[in-house]
Amino acid sequence: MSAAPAAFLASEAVERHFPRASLLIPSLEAALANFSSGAEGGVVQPVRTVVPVQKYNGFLGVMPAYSAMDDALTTKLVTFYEHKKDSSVPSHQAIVLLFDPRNGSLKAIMDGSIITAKRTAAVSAIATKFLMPADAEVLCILGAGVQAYSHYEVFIEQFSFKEVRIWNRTKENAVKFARSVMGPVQVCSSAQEAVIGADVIVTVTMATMPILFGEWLKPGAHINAIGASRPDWRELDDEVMKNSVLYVDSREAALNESGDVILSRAEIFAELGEVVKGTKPALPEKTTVFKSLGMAIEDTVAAKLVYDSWSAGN
Ligand SMILES: NC(=O)C1=CN([C@@H]2O[C@H](COP(=O)(O)OP(=O)(O)OC[C@H]3O[C@@H](n4cnc5c(N)ncnc54)[C@H](OP(=O)(O)O)[C@@H]3O)[C@@H](O)[C@H]2O)C=CC1
Ligand SMILES: O=C([O-])C1=[NH+]CCC1
Repeated sequence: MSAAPAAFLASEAVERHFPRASLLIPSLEAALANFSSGAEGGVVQPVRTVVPVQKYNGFLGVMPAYSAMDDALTTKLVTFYEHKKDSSVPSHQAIVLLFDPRNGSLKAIMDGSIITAKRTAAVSAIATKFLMPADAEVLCILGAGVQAYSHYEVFIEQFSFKEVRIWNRTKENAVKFARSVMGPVQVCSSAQEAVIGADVIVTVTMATMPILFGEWLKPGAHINAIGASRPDWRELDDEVMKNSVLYVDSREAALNESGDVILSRAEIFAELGEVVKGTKPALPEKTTVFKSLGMAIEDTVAAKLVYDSWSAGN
């Protein structure tokens, strides 16, 4: 008997079944802990394959993962290109394939862009919960693209900041951001102006050279470093990396993909999953960096949430 044809869930359907990033936080925390538990965690996730498309300054990422605990098998295909100002095409485009782990049948093909935006921000929120200073009041976002919006949305829901600042390479996009989100956002004319005095900093740019410098940092600040996912790209300077306690999503990925980690030679203190498990401490009183590369297992649990909601007829 042939398997039922795979479902196709476009972005509208994915949004309907995954309306808020915070819905994924419990599953993500379990997935991070399982990933950092080695074989007993039941997560199989090789370092992704990234195919450079040199002629067009683009990349294709192939991100498979299996979770025994979630009984879920997925692969995400994601392309990422430097965004052209007049382009209607987003810099990141993705599709997620969800398979039946029992027999390998394809169960669903779904938009991966919303999944990528929301799961990335949710993981940053998990890191921030553990690592931000106890008296955090000021949130600073460097960048005004897709990840800036998804991070803002979940951070405002999960935390109570007295002030939110944004800086962006193109100021008009920061102004557009401030005008379109709920709540007051101060548009800053330089990254330095946005960073000085900030307690939590989110770097969500496609910069390839540092945009955040250690000399600006308030001691005890927490940085979620989301961009610079190539071994020769930077968002953070050596001073940030050397003067902070460094947490990562995956040691293996960071040492293969993160220019901020590789080129600074900063020592990795822990994976976020180890903090969730309690086998490594959170040190919120220190200046901390969470270097996020993005993990396929995060897409797996997100796709499962969407598929389970869809198949339940919600
Ligand atoms: N860790 C993870 O799990 C994931 C990480 N990412 C990474 O997060 C980053 C942001 O992604 P996303 O929001 O989707 O991308 P977008 O294309 O939507 O936004 C890119 C942002 O980066 C800015 N930017 C581009 N080039 C530079 C530069 N040279 N210097 C400073 N700023 C620059 C853009 O500013 P402007 O308005 O001027 O163009 C814009 O604000 C990327 O590096 C992406 O690869 C993405 C998905 C998952
Ligand atoms: O995890 C992810 O999907 C990505 N990380 C960097 C580019 C896309």
